[in-house]
Amino acid sequence: MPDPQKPIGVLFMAYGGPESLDEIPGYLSDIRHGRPTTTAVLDEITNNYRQIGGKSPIMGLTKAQVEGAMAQLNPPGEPERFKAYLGMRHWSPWIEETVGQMIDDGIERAVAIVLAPHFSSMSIAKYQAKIQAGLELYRGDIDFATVDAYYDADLLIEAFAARVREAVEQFPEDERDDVHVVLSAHSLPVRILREGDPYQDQLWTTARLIAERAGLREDQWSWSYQSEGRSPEPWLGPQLEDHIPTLHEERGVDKVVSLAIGFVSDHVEILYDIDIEAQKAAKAMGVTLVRPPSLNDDARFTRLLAELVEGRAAEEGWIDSDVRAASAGAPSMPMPEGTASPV
Ligand SMILES: C=CC1=C(C)c2cc3[nH]c(cc4nc(cc5[nH]c(cc1n2)c(C)c5CCC(=O)O)C(CCC(=O)O)=C4C)c(C)c3C=C
Ligand SMILES: [Fe+2]
Ligand SMILES: [Fe+2]
Repeated sequence: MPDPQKPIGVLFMAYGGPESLDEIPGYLSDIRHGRPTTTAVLDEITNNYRQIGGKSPIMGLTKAQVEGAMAQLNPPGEPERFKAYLGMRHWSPWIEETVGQMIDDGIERAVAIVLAPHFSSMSIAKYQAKIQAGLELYRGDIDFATVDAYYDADLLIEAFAARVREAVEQFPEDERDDVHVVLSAHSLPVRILREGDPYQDQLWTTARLIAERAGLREDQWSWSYQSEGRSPEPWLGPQLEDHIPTLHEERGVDKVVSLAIGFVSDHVEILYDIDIEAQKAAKAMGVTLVRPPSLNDDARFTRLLAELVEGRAAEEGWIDSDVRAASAGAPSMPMPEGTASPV
């Protein structure tokens, strides 16, 4: 029987990123499962990181998110109910090693949550597999309860919709009706659709809920993927840097708000792929592009993380709480015309 006096572990997981340019080859090798990276791709990616300050900000931002959530999970002056841990999928602190640390600390029950709201066999499932690998490697027996997705959670939608509103308000009042909002997420290989992966349906549900909450007209927003991988197979599209010129040429759009909704913190796929690459494509067409900050340590988002953890622990009967995660699956919703991806 687990000891109810012991704190419940909370394993926060994120993608991870290099802390310096020297770390990029090792980081890429992990992402690419040890497949060699050509010098041209290594140089290109190193140059991208150089342009955003020589390192990924993901570690600092993730720590701030964890602190925000933990402040709610362990109110000051009360006994420690939860103990926080942080593990990264592609860089240190590695998820497997963090699980080893949890075993050493005597954690018996834990909630695991990925700092990404949408489930895919190519993302969340891989983080979860690393937990199992850590338990096997360090021979532990922690009872893990996972939060699998929270793409339609009310606080997530509200936090993203607030970002949209703030960005639209950066345009003069008499121009705001003409602003077009592009919501995007990391592309994945097209084959995931044939495999029945829920990723795209979940993304589209999040997008539609945000658009509704932000009060956007049907013709005032559209969907795009971004940051497709460098591999020969087809990836989901359209890509952001192609989509913006298309919006301009076909619909006369010249004011764009670009918000990534598959990520919850700023990192290279936003700071380079949107702020530099997509911004360049926009400027070349005379399009003004505004990119609001990612959720980062937004109080609504950290509150959501805490509520999801509490809700999951309550579901397991580990704590008494009437807090329940608002992540139950909503029906998938149709997208505005002309935004469907090829299957
Ligand atoms: C939903 C899935 C993915 C998310 C979210 C994601 C975030 C993310 N990716 C990088 C940096 C790189 N990713 C790269 C390749 C790559 N990424 C995903 C999926 C997600 N990434 C896949 C499936 C792949 C292909 C892996 C393979 O086997 O080749 C790469 C490598 C170079 C490339 O292919 O472009 C980089 C670099 C960051 C920084 C990030 C968010 C934190
Ligand atoms: Fe990636
Ligand atoms: Fe990527």
